[in-house]
Amino acid sequence: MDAPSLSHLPASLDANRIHALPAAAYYIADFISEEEEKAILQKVETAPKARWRQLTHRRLQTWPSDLVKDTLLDAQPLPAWLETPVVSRLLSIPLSDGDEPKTHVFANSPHGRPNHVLINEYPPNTGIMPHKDGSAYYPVVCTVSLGSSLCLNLYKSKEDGALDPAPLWRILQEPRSLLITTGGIYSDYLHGIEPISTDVDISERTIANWSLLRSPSDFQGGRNERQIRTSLTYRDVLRISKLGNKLGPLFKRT
Ligand SMILES: O=C(O)CCC(=O)C(=O)O
Ligand SMILES: [Fe+2]
Repeated sequence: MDAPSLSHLPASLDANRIHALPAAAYYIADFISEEEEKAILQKVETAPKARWRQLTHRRLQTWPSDLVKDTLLDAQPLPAWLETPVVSRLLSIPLSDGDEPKTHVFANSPHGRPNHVLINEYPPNTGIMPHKDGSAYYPVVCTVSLGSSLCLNLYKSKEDGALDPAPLWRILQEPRSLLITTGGIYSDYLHGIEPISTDVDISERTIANWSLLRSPSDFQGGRNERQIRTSLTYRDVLRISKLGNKLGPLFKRT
């Protein structure tokens, strides 16, 4: 099942760097295949109902469990369908071509790999307020997009701390793509998704990752009509507590 999409993987992340952004962000349009996308969506949709947390407009799942005080309470592994193909493939891409020994994007994180996945579902007209991801995680965020395209915006706070409402950059995320943001983008900027049904004014001039898109011709009218977009956000939670295992079944989620 790995073979078809592997041929689209770049030789290194550096080859797919989004140069319009500060160090460093990467975009791989065809990170997973259509079959893999379908299989993951099927698992998301058939997860036990109790897995979903319903917010006002958006719903989400956390795997293997919620964080408590920025800590992962039990160090259960991710389920197989979130581990393969995404994590294995992610760790197989070297950061730079010439590096010996080869290092991947989580090589210096505490656990050497992502241990937590947040699944967000965005029907048209839903988004996520501009925010920073905070100190619970190692500053590498890997987002796999499923189902539909939308724009992620990056914002800067003004001198007085208020949010500058005009995004500094827009990243277009196509279904089956992988977006990796690290470093300064994680710590110095906010990210958010506008609660709209159509992304407009899409062009080479306004989209930071334009040259890395799979199908820029899909957006020739400058518009993207959204459908349901589901995202998988992979991160390494810095703190893991063994306590969760000792507390017994009450705190366990199935
Ligand atoms: O869905 C996305 O692409 C962004 C999600 C996000 O920012 C988050 O979960 O912290
Ligand atoms: Fe976030």
